[in-house]
Amino acid sequence: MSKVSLAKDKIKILFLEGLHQSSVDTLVAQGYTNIEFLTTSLPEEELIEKIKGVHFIGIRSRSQLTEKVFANANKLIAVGCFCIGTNQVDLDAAKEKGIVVFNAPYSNTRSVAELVLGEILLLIRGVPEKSAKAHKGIWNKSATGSFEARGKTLGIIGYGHIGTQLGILAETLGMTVNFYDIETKLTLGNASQVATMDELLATSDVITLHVPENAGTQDMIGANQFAQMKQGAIFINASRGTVVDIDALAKALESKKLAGAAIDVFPVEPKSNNEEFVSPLRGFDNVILTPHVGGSTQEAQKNIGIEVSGKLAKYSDNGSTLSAVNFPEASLPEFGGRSRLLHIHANQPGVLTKINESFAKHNINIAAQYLQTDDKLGYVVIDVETDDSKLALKELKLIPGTIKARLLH
Ligand SMILES: NC(=O)C1=CN([C@@H]2O[C@H](COP(=O)(O)OP(=O)(O)OC[C@H]3O[C@@H](n4cnc5c(N)ncnc54)[C@H](O)[C@@H]3O)[C@@H](O)[C@H]2O)C=CC1
Ligand SMILES: O=C(O)CCC(=O)C(=O)O
Repeated sequence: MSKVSLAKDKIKILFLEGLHQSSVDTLVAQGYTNIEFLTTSLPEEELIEKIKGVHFIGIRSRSQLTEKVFANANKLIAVGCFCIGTNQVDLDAAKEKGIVVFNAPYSNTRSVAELVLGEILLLIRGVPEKSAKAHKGIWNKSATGSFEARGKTLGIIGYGHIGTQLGILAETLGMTVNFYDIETKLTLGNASQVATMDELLATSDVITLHVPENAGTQDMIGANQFAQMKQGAIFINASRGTVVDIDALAKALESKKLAGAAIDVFPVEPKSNNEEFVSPLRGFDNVILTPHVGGSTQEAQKNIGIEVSGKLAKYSDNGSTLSAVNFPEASLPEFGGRSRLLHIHANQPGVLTKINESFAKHNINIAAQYLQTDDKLGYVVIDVETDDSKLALKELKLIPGTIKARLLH
C-alpha cells in the first residue's frame, strides 16, 4: 500500500496582517500546526519569496495577491481572505493555477453597519467639528448645523449584507431609508428602492456607500455626483477607496457643499501601522477619518478567523469548495472509499471519460465521484477503493487538461 498525501503538520500555512488568534486556534485544533504568523502585509517582492513552498495563505485587505505572486506560488492550494472584499486577489490568476479562494461574506457586516450608524449620528450633530474645536480650546455651544437623525433621509448605495442591516438600524432612529442598487432587491423594513443613483443623490440628507470594488464602481462618486447632492449633505464611505474620486470629495468639503463626511477606506492605504497616512482629507474638522476599521471588532475578527480557517481546513480535509469565490462549488459528504483524490482541470469535453477509462485500465474501483464545473474549470472529487492511491494520483496527473491533482487521504 502506498499513499502520498501530505501529513497535516507538513502543510505550510502563512498568515499575514495580524489575523485573529481564532484563525490559528481553529487550524491547530484540526491538526494543522505548521503556521507562520505575521502581523503585517508584505510588499510584492518579499511576498514572492515568502510564498514559495506555502500551501495555504491567509490575508486581509492589504495584501496584494497578484498574477506575479501566484506565478511564484509553487505549492499554493488555497487562499483565505479573512474579510469580505476579494479585490486584492487576482481571482482569475488563482483560478488558472487551480488555487481556490475563500472569504468571509457575512462575519463583519454588522460591525460596519454599527460604525456607519454611529457616524451618521455624530455627523448630523456636527460633533467631529465641535470636538476638534474644543480640543483647541474653542467653546462652540450652538445649535447651528445640528440636527436630529429622526425624519431625515438616508440614501444607501449598494443594498447588500451591510446596506440592508444599516437600513434596519437607521429606521429605528426614525430615518427614512432609500437605496439604489443595480439589482432589484427585496426591501427590508420600510425602505424604498429608487430607480436611479441621481434620484438618490438629490433626495438624501445622508449618503452612504456599500458597493464592492469592481470595474462598475470605480470612481462612481465624483464631481458630478457631489454636485447633485443636497446642499449640506453628509457623505460616508466604508466600502472601498477606489469608488470615490478623493480629490472631488476634498473639493466638495472645501466648498461646504458637504456638511461632513466619514471615510474609512482610501484609494491608497498604508501597508502597516508604521507607515504615515497621507490624504487630501487630512485637516478637515468635519470629517471622521478611520484607518479601514469598519470590520475591525473583536466579535467580527474572531468569527472571521473561525469561518475562513474552517473553510481552509475543510477544503484540505475533504475537498469541499462550498462558498469559494473563484471556483466551482462542491459540498462533499464525509470521505467514503479508501482514498479520496481531487482533480482540477480545464473545462473541456471528455476529461471525466479519460479519468474513468484510465482508472478502469488499472483496476482502480471508483466508490463515488463528484463533478462541478464552471465556464473555465472542472473540479472532480473521486473516492476510490484501491491499495495503490499513488498510482491513481499518477494517472490523474497524466490526464490532458490537468491543472492540479491531489490525494487527500
Ligand atoms: N470598511 C470595511 O472594513 C469593510 C468594507 N467592506 C466593503 O463593503 C462592500 C459591501 O459589502 P456587503 O454589503 O457585504 O456586500 P454585498 O455583496 O452583500 O452587497 C453589495 C451590494 O452592492 C450592489 N452593487 C454592486 N455594484 C453596484 C453599483 N454599481 N451600484 C449600486 N449597487 C451596486 C450589489 O448588487 C449588492 O447588493 C464589500 O465589497 C467591501 O468592499 C466590507 C466589510 C468591511
Ligand atoms: O478587516 C480588513 O482587513 C478588511 C475589511 C474589509 O474591508 C472587508 O471585509 O472587505
